[in-house]
Amino acid sequence: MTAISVRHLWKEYGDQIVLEDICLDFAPRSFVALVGPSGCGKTTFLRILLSQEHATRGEVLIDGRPIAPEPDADRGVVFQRYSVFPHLTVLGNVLLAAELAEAPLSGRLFGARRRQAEEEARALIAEVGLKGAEDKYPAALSGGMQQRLALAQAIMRKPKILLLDEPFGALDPGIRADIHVLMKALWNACEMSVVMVTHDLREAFTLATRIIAFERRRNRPEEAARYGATVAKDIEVWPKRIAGTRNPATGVGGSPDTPHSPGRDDPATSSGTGRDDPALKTA
Ligand SMILES: Nc1ncnc2c1ncn2[C@@H]1O[C@H](COP(=O)(O)OP(=O)(O)OP(=O)(O)O)[C@@H](O)[C@H]1O
Repeated sequence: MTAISVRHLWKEYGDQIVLEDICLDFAPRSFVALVGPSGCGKTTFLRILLSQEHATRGEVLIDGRPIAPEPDADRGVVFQRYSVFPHLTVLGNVLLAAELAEAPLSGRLFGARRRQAEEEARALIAEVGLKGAEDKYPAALSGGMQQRLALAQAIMRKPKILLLDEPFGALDPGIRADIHVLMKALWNACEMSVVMVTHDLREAFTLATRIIAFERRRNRPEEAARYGATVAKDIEVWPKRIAGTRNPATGVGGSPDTPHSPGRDDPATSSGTGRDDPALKTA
């Protein structure tokens, strides 16, 4: 259970203030969507949560402790594109995630542990709907399949926090709807909090438990570099979503103690081939 606390966070690049005094607390297992106009600092905020960037002032605490200064296996990330390695197969990509987490220097696992990791990778590949594509290279996958692979790769490392930077932004609406279903199922099934940057408010309301809007309130041109974005809106999505329980919208209630059971949001294990899987059909 991982809580994220952001305290009086400022980010400046030279004279430009990008983020101004951001204070936020994300509860364990939240699914937070970050929205806001282009250039307001959403990706910068996400990169700070990943430790690819560092705050100029203020701090980020994970479970009450200062965030690790470098990216680590506790934090997974999926970008809009290019999250996977093009020279590795689907299986190779997912397996590498386990190898890098467990053997960061050699990047290799051996013997029984490797066989076990391969089994886990194959199961995860099936769970994200890519069964049958294990030996394909990313170039032979559609955009939707590549993002499914990127999710599998990130989740293989069992991150406590999954960071998503417009991961579905380049997908067609139908394909996006399919992958939203998968994303919800993964969030329900995995012990992780999710922070997702999106430009799509509908997507934010479809997936998130909470929506944070960043905005530069004082947007006069002469002040453009002087004032950063602050939290303009903080919306809890209703009906309330709780990870690991059925969607209350289905009419079947749930509580954090209720074991996960398949529901409207949970076809990850049964999704199989879908609209975004043309490469499977030409296999
Ligand atoms: N490494 C950097 N050096 C200097 N300026 C940067 C750097 N990274 C980001 N910026 C600036 O910080 C501001 C915020 O950028 P960021 O990419 O975080 O915005 P965003 O809200 O994610 O935008 P978009 O929605 O268009 O992706 C921009 O003005 C950008 O030019």
